[in-house]
Amino acid sequence: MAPRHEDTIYALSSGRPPAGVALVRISGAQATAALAALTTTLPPPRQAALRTLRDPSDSSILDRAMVLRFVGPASATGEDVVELHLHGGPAVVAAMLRVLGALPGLRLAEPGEFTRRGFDNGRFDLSQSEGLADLINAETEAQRLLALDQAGGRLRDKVEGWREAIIALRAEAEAWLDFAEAEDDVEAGLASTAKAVAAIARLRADIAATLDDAGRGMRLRDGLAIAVVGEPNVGKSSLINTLSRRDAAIVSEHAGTTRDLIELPLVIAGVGVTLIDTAGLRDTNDPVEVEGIRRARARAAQADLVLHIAIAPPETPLGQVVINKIDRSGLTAGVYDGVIQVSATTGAGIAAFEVWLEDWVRTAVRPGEAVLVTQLRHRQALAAALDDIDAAMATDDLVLRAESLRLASRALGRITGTVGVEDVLDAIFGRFCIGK
Ligand SMILES: Nc1nc2c(c(=O)[nH]1)N(C=O)[C@@H](CNc1ccc(C(=O)N[C@@H](CCC(=O)O)C(=O)O)cc1)CN2
Ligand SMILES: Nc1nc2c(ncn2[C@@H]2O[C@H](COP(=O)(O)OP(=O)(O)OP(=O)(O)O)[C@@H](O)[C@H]2O)c(=O)[nH]1
Repeated sequence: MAPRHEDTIYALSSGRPPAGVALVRISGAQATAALAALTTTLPPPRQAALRTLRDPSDSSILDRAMVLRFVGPASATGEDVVELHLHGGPAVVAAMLRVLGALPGLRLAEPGEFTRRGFDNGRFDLSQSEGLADLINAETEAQRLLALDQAGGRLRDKVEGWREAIIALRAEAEAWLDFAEAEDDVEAGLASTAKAVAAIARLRADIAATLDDAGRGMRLRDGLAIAVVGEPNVGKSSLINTLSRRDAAIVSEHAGTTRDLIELPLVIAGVGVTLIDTAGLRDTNDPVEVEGIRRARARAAQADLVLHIAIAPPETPLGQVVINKIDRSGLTAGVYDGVIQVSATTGAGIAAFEVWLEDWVRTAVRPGEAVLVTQLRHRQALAAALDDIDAAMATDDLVLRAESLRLASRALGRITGTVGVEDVLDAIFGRFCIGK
């Protein structure tokens, strides 16, 4: 049951002032009254208008600004919404927020509260809300496109389709249960069972295929990890520096700069990639170095790609071999027999190395049919639904089957937020900033 929202909320929805324009949004039953308190004539709904905005307590001018109002439910939150497009100065915004806070029934919004209201009012489902959060946090093209898809309701449509099909199958199982009890018609019951099992199997295959592709979706959203390993002094750091100078478009938010592990975020082919510079792998008794090497091996084991840097072909390659310092060995720059040959110092072979990396990223995220699942929460719900569907298929007992199908539809309902999601709502909407 969606909660009713008593308070009217307001917040700065645009970035931190000073800025060219600052957008203050107001949402709730008192939104229009708040605008009426600030200006003499209300513009018609959904029409931008220039107005002088005054402090109602003393009629002093706050700003001369563009204002816009929406009448619920045709608004981003489903409630009445007012937008004040102010001059983006810190004092202008501060004065407006102070005046709004003094109006009856208005309070400052909490993080994600505008979006939460849109969700509560049925403007969009939970997966779309998560898509909006991803859109706001998107830093790479891959992330932006995935988030747009999800905010647009692609995952919701797919999951809702499955859920409706499961609910129909369950209703059928229950109907047959009643019928079989009344008529004792075993033949008809068996025929129906065979048809239902075939339908469930088709549904299962569709969900399983989506789940199979979830790994790719999660890599696109969360980015790829590339571990750079090799003996000390082969030029790992030099190569990472050379690669990052071209592409280091994103400022690192990773706290990964541990003693011997440096993480460097890059964008390659529109996908976020973290290069992990690891401690040199060699036999040592120094406990700090031993720990560094342990971490390097652990991280390399989890990475999507290991680049093994060496100055001569290693006896036991740990991953993709990159021969560095070819300016000394006289090897030819480029990719030969699958081995990348470069010089970080002269730059020879670096362009070919970068082309190789781009190809690898494109292959790792495999273009093709657009992905649906990009988040662990969704992946887990789909896996749970599959387990329930398997249980439904494994039994001839219509009571057990109906119950397993009920559990499967509930698992899917967690993705869209139709059932049992109170525990995740705060975590999801808390990810937003104030004003969203
Ligand atoms: N100025 C401004 N720009 C913004 C937002 C905003 O809140 N304000 N948004 C904040 O997220 C996004 C747009 N979100 C919105 C979603 C729905 C409606 C809306 O009025 N929907 C009505 C009418 C639809 C129509 O005319 O086609 C509806 O769906 O009934 C408005 C904004 C991005 N740009
Ligand atoms: N001649 C030549 N020297 C290089 C090349 N790449 C790196 N070096 C030099 O090799 C030395 C080691 O480079 P680093 O990048 O620190 O090597 P590393 O593998 O990160 O070393 P550790 O951090 O000890 O594991 C430095 O003096 C670099 O200038 C290269 O392509 N050619």
